[in-house]
Amino acid sequence: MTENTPSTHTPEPRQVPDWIPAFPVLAPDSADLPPHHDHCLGCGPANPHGHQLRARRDAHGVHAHHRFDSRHVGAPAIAHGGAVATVLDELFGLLLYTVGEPAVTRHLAIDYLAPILLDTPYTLRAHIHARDGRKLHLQATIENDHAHVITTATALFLTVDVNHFLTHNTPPHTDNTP
Ligand SMILES: CCCCCCCCCCCCCCCC(=O)SCCNC(=O)CCNC(=O)[C@H](O)C(C)(C)COP(=O)(O)OP(=O)(O)OC[C@H]1O[C@@H](n2cnc3c(N)ncnc32)[C@H](O)[C@@H]1OP(=O)(O)O
Repeated sequence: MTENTPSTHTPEPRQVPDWIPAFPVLAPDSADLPPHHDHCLGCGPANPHGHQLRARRDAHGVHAHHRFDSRHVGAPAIAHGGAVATVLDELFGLLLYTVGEPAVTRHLAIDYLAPILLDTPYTLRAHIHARDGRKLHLQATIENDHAHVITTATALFLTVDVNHFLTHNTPPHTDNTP
């Protein structure tokens, strides 16, 4: 069989991974929120390439203290904008612990108001601005240690059911013609 020959093999049904049903609403307390799963790029403790973000609930949403390091360099001494986007997306993902339903990023918008420096402490905050059915409108900021906001972000997350994580959904308008 060549690489381009369609396979007749029927894939095994995918099992529901352990991490998917484990989405409680967690009350505000002093403990770090649990990672989505161990290898998550944003928060997984077992992902050596990840950001290993730790966040906590508070009265408004969630917050985190974070430093970017040399793995995330863009311009010298400055964090890569994509790395910053990853961490903000992750913080929104951890904000879902205040919702108790799985949801995924549909739209993410970031204003980089000033450079984020490597090996420098920052405080990240995120909260739910509004909910409209499945649509979660989320907002976040990154502050430096002088409490100046240097990054702002908004996101639209859409709640999904477990099947989202078990099937590869293809948008109906996608044209797969090479
Ligand atoms: C308790 C703890 C939980 C933890 C929970 C963990 C989850 C797991 C975490 C893994 C770690 C996380 C990390 C971070 C979060 C990622 O990074 S998630 C990964 C990146 N995101 C993705 O892969 C999502 C890819 N996109 C999709 O699969 C599909 O587009 C979606 C999101 C499932 C939505 O598809 P759909 O259901 O067909 O949605 P669609 O009908 O097109 O739109 C729904 C509604 O939204 C509206 N809409 C769509 N786009 C827009 C827009 N840009 N502006 C305004 N409205 C819009 C539509 O108009 C529609 O409105 P209504 O007509 O209903 O009023």
